[in-house]
Order: sequence, then C-alpha cells, then structure tokens
Amino acid sequence: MQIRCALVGMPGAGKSTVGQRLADRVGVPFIDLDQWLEQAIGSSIRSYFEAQGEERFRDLESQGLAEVARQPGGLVLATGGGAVLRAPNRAVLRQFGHVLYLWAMPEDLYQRVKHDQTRPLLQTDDPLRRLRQLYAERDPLYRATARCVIQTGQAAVGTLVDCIMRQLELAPPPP
Ligand SMILES: Nc1ncnc2c1ncn2[C@@H]1O[C@H](COP(=O)(O)OP(=O)(O)O)[C@@H](O)[C@H]1O
Ligand SMILES: O=C(O)C1=C[C@@H](OP(=O)(O)O)[C@@H](O)[C@H](O)C1
Ligand SMILES: [Mg+2]
Repeated sequence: MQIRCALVGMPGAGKSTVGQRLADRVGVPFIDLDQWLEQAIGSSIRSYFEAQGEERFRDLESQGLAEVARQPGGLVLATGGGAVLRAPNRAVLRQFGHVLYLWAMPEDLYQRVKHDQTRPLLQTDDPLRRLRQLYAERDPLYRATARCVIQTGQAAVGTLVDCIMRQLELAPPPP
C-alpha cells in the first residue's frame, strides 16, 4: 500500500508516536523529521536549538523538510510542531501528500509532555502557558495546511491509527 502522508500538530499531539505506528501498520517507511535532523547534525534538537537559536533551527528544519519531501514513494512523515510556521514549508507539505492535523487541547498536551526535557520551547516555568500561546499562534496554520483534523483527546494510539486509515480510505468504516 502506497501512502504519502504527513502529520502536523502541537508538541505532544502524538505525531512521532502515531506516525510510527501508522507506518508499521501500513508497511511504508517512516521518517520523523526531528530524528532525521538529529542524525544529520549529530546532536539533539534541544542542544542545537539552545546553541544556535530558533531562527537557525528553523532554517535547518526547512532544508530538512524540503529534502525529505523529495523522497519518492510511500512515506509517513512526522513533522516537528513548528514546521508549519513558514509559508514555504506549508506549501512543501501540501505538495508532499495528505496532511493530517493531530489536534489536542493545550491541557491534554501538557499532561503528555510535562516531564519531557527534550522540547526546548517548553523548558519554562510555566509550560502550560507556553503551550496555550503556541496553540493560539499555530492552530490556524495547522488548519490551513492540513486536509483533515484528527481529534486525539483521550483516544488511544491504535484508535487514532484506525481513524487515520479511514481518512486515507485504507480501512472500512467501523460497524
Ligand atoms: N493518543 C495518545 N494518548 C496518550 N499518550 C499519547 C498519545 N499520543 C502520544 N502520547 C504520548 O505523548 C508523548 C508525546 O508524544 P509524541 O509522539 O512525542 O508527540 P509529538 O511528536 O507530536 O510531539 C509521548 O510520551 C507519547 O507516548
Ligand atoms: O513546536 C516546536 O516548535 C518544536 C517541536 C518539536 O517537535 P515535537 O512537535 O515533536 O515536539 C521540535 O521540532 C522542536 O523542539 C521545536
Ligand atoms: Mg515528535
């Protein structure tokens, strides 16, 4: 089965986790853009981001996205939460394939990422407040990029994969 789809959404939405599971289920390669970048630069996103600053990270992310999107054939691509910030990236994603927005409320995102130290933008005294700010800025951009919105809420990862497969018309509707 050849599917080309990209997952966008806030940090903690489940792009990396759901994307890997979806790719395994369908049997296509999976690329997590952050992991791909970490391999390319030989350092963690957090250290690169903190040493070089956000603009340089965004440049790197844009270059990486353009390169990964050129890979032909079936592919599930999990982006980083800020990949939609630049208009050219949004165009690359739309051209790449079916873009799905994994949506969750900031309060649910916070529960998923509150103990995580790998996300540079959330290393603040008040990560929930930061998530709310990021959500307000980005929700319109995710919606403008994606063809559909998948509400993640309390849904288990397997349930979300089923839902995405139905969106991609790879699975029959539930009885
Ligand atoms: N649907 C879900 N329900 C509960 N926990 C989830 C769900 N999706 C992801 N998680 C957990 O939330 C955390 C963040 O998920 P991750 O895939 O890294 O998100 P993203 O790549 O969108 O930032 C991980 O610990 C993951 O196991
Ligand atoms: O929201 C963001 O700007 C970022 C999200 C991260 O990816 P996740 O969305 O997988 O956390 C990673 O790309 C980087 O830390 C920046
Ligand atoms: Mg991720």
